[in-house]
Amino acid sequence: MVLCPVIGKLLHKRVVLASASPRRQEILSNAGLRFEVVPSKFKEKLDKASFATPYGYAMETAKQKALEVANRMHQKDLRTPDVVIGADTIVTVGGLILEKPVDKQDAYRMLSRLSGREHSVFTGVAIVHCSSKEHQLDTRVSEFYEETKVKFSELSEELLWEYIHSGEPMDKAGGYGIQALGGMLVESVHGDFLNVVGFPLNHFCKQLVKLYYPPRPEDLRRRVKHNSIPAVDTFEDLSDVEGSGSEPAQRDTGSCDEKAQAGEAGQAAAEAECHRTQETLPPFPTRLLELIDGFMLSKALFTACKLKVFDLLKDEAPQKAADIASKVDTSVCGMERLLNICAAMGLLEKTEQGYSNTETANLYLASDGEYSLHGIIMHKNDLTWNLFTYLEFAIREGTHQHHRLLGKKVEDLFQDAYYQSPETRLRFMRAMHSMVKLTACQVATAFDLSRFSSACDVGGCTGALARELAREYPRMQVTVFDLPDIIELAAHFQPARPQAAQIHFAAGDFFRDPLPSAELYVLCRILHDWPDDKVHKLLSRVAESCKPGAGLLLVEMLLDEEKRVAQRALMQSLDMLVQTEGRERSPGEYQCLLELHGFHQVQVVHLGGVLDAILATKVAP
Ligand SMILES: Cc1cn([C@@H]2O[C@H](COP(=O)(O)OP(=O)(O)OP(=O)(O)O)[C@@H](O)[C@H]2O)c(=O)[nH]c1=O
Repeated sequence: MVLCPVIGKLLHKRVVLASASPRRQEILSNAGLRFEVVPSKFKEKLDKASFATPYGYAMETAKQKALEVANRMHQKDLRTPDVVIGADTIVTVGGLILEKPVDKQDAYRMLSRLSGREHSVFTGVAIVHCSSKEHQLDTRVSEFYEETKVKFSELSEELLWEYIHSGEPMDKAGGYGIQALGGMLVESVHGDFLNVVGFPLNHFCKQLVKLYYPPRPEDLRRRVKHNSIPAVDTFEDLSDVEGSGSEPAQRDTGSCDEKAQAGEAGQAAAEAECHRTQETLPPFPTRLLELIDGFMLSKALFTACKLKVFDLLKDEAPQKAADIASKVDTSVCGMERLLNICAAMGLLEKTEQGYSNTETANLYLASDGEYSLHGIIMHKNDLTWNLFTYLEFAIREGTHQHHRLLGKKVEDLFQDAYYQSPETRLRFMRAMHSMVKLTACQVATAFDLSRFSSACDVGGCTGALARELAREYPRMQVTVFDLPDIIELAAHFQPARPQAAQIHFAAGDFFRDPLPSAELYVLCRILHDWPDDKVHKLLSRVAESCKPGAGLLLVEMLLDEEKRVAQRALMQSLDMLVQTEGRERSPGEYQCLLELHGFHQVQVVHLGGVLDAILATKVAP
C-alpha cells in the first residue's frame, strides 16, 4: 500500500537508483518505491562555467549519473533496467556552486560562506526510461530540478569547528546535513525540505504523473489546475495498461454528475468544476521564461559595469543606493532597481547596511583586477549588443552587420569596424586581453611546449598569451606579431615582469607581410574570424614559414562535432556571423584544415573554459 498512487506505477518495473546517497535511498523507500541501488561511477566533473544556471549543471550531472548506470547495466547485465533514477544536489551561494567538501578546510570555507546568509539548494533529478532494441540501449530522459532556500544563523568559529569535527559535513553538498546535527545551524527553510536532504520527493511524484498520465489534448484546451499531484484514478484509463482500475474513475465521474444534478451554480459551472479536477498542467516553462528575459539580465550587468558600480564597491564597506547613485550620477530609484537585480543575480550582496560586492564582482567585474572581465563586457555592451539588434538580417543575409551599424560599406573588417578610431581599437584590445588572460595559463600548459625555443603569436594583440608562454617556458623567446596600430598600443598592457626580455613585438599584416621565423606558431582566436578561403591563405603562409618539426598551436573555442551541445561555442559561432566573416569550428574541421597544409599529429585539449587548444606538427612535404 503506497500513499502516492503514482509510485505504484513503478512497482512492476525494474527500477534502479543510481545513487550511493543513503538519504536518497531512505526517502524513496519510505515512499514505498521498490528499487535496486547501483551507485553511479560518473565523475562529477562537468565544467560548471559552461552551464547558464546552477540547476542546469545539477540536472546534467544527474542525467550523466543515471545514463552511466543504464549503460553499464545494459552492457554487463543481460536484463536492462526499465527505469534508472539519478540525482545531484548542490548548494549555491553568491554565484558559487558548492558540492561535497574535499577536506575539513574545504568544509570550513563552505560553512563560513553560508554563515548568517541565505543560500539555495538545488537537486537535479533525471528519470531515465530504458529499453533494449536489437541489443542496443534506447533511453528516454525526463529531468527536472527543485530549489529550496535555506538560511543559516551566524556561526561562531567554535561551533563551526565542532560541527566539522563531528564528521557530518564530509559527504554532503555544502558541507552540512539539515536532517541531522546540521539542522541546528538552520534558521529558516523555504521550499521542499526533502529536496535539501537530497531528493525532491513531491516534485518527483508530479513528474511521474506527467509521464504516466499525460493529459489528453482536450484536457489541455480546458482550464487547468496548478501544481497538484492528481489522483491516479483521475487518469487511470488514459495511458497506462498496467493501471488497476476503472473503479476510481467512475467514482470521479459520479461526483461530477452529482454536482451537476444538484445545480449548485448551474450546469456550466458544475462542468467547469468537474473538468478542473480532471485536468493537469503542461510543464511550467521556467527555462523558456529565463531565455525570453535573459537579454535584460545581460544588459543590467553591462550597465552596472559601465556605471562602474563594482569599482565603487570594490573592497569597500556596504553602501546605500542613494550614496551609490549620487557618486555615479544617476537617479536613486533607477540605481536601486539596478542594484537589486544585481543582488538577485548574485553579483552584489544586499544587507541592511547596504550593497557590497560579492567575491565574483571584486575579482571579475571591477575594472582594475588582474582577471577583470570589464574589457569584454564593455565590448559586448558597446558593440555586440548593437550588432545583435540586426541578428535577423544576419541570419537572412548570412553576413556580418557592421555596415548597418556604421551606416557605410565595410571593405576591410578590422580597419573599418574594429580599428576605426583609437578608442574602438583600444576597446577591442581590452576585450581580447580580458578573454585571453582568463585562460592563458591553461593554454600555455595544455601541452608540453618546452621543445620549442622560439614562438610567434600571430595576431597576438596585447601579448597576454605571449606573457604566459614566456612565464611557463623560460627558454622560449616569443614574438607578438600584429598590425602596427595594435603594436603601438600593446605597450599599455605590458606590466614590468621578469619575462619581458623574452617578449618582442613586431609589426606587420599576417595576410601580406613575411611572418617572423619561429619553431612554434600560435594562432589564438584568429581563424574563427575568417571564412575557409582566408583560413587556407593564412595556414599556407604559416606552413611556408615552418620547418619540419615546427609546431602550430591553435587556440579557439571548439564546437562539438554534431554542433549540438557546446552551447557557449555555438553561441559564439552565431556571434561570429553577426560580427565577422568567420565561424567556430569543431576539432574534426580544424584537423582537416591543418592536414591540408601539412600539419599532422593533431592533439586536442578541451580546457573547459572559454578557449580550447589544438597542437599540430609540421611534417616534411
Ligand atoms: C544539503 C544536504 C546535502 N545532503 C547530501 O549531500 C549529498 C550531495 O551529493 P551528491 O553528489 O548529489 O550525491 P552523493 O551523495 O555523492 O551520491 P550519488 O547520487 O551517488 O552521487 C547527497 O548525498 C545528499 O543526501 C544531505 O544529506 N543533507 C543536506 O542537508
